[in-house]
Amino acid sequence: MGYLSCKAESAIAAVHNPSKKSEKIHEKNEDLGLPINKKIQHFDYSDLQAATNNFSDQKLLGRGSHGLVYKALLRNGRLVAVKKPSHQNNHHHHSAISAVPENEVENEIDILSKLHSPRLVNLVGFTNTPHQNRLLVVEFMSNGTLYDTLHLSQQPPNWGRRIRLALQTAKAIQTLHSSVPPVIHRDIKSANVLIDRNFNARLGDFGLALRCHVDDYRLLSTPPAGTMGYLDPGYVTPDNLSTKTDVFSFGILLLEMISGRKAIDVSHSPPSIVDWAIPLIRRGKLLSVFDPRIPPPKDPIVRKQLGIIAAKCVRSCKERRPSMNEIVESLSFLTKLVPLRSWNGLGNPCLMVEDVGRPVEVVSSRPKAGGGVDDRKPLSNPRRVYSDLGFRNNLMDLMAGRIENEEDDTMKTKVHRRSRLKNEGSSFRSVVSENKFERNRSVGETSNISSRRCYPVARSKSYAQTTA
Ligand SMILES: Nc1ncnc2c1ncn2[C@@H]1O[C@H](COP(=O)(O)OP(=O)(O)OP(=O)(O)O)[C@@H](O)[C@H]1O
Repeated sequence: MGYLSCKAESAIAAVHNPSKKSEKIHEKNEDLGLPINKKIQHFDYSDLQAATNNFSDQKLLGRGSHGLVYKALLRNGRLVAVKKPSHQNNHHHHSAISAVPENEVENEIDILSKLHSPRLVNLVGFTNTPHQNRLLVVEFMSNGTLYDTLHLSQQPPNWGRRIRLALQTAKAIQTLHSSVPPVIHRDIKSANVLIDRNFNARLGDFGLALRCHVDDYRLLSTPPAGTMGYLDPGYVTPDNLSTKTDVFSFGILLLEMISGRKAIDVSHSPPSIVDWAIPLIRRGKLLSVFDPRIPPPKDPIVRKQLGIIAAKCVRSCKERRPSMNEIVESLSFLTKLVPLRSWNGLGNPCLMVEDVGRPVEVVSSRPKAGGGVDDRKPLSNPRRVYSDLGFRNNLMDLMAGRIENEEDDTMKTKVHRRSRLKNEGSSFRSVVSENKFERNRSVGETSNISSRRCYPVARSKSYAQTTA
């Protein structure tokens, strides 16, 4: 797969007394995005075992669809994150859906070994163990995820910070789309945007990413996948995939940043952020969309432009969505209009008069930066779905039978999809309901059922068959 490699010993065993000076240079280069050591290191399993205190709970950073993520201190003094696939997930992969990437860790290594950017959570290395047990080592991000920052932090970030985080995320996606051949991430969401020690956004989790060779067999045979609530409703067959699929998900992320609302939240009606926000933006009721916990941006141009960019990204016609280059340009312009100020810095939460009756998110304290998992923080963020069904973003509405406004384009599509759901979606539906139960039980939270992966079996098989 074309990895650069070096010997394990040179990678981790040689430095017993880390020099503070070289560590500083290392960190400085990292901040500047300079190539520190682009060589992908090969680790011994036992070294990572030691570096994570035998994968102890105290070192657990979080849990994803593929497995667990641990904080590790290498012998050279460098902090990294180690991704350990769980066997349970591997089992799901094989039994539930044949065309899901068999090993996301392998895919992530394949994609990241050819990329390096200050906007990405870059690859450090991996273990020499057999593929199914391979551990992935990536840069450690000490300030959690954008999801945590938006939904769990006691003090939500101010507009200067939000726009910069949005711009940095957009730049990360731009980097992927402009590489040759382009890389499509397929899982853009706030839980996959990590915040580094300088409070900059970095895009991570390349388990689903695909490199776009035209006519590539793999591309054309990989069924749609992503996270419910963020997934482009037009991405229903493998050949619908394009860079504009990521643009759609980025639009959802931007709406999340603007509103402070989760991509899907069943405590609201409609639960889908796009179905709630876009009609309001279209009707010019912008202030109703802005996060009620902080005052909206003072400058009306900023308010309007943020709404417009998000609305353009989630257009149903992918050709009419902007490119990431255009989005980066627009957001760069906005950063000039909004002062950065401090990270949170806006004092008390504030409810706007225009924001009628929307409950402010319940907040808990920020997760400890890498020092184990805060009990109050649910381990699960919005989880991926592997599906070929195109109605995911409206799924919750459909299940609840809430189709309220049929004048709108998107709503018409929804009605059409509702009949498809009746005929085709039973396995998908049942998995979702089960997961709702599971999540409520495990994290005691009822407001977001999008947080588990779903495995719709029947239809994905047909894709695998037709494209094989
Ligand atoms: N490089 C990292 N540095 C610090 N923490 C990390 C890092 N990568 C992941 N984490 C933590 O581990 C959690 C799980 O990450 P992971 O990428 O496995 O799953 P996810 O993106 O939350 O879910 P999914 O796999 O379903 O997309 C994250 O939410 C984050 O809290």
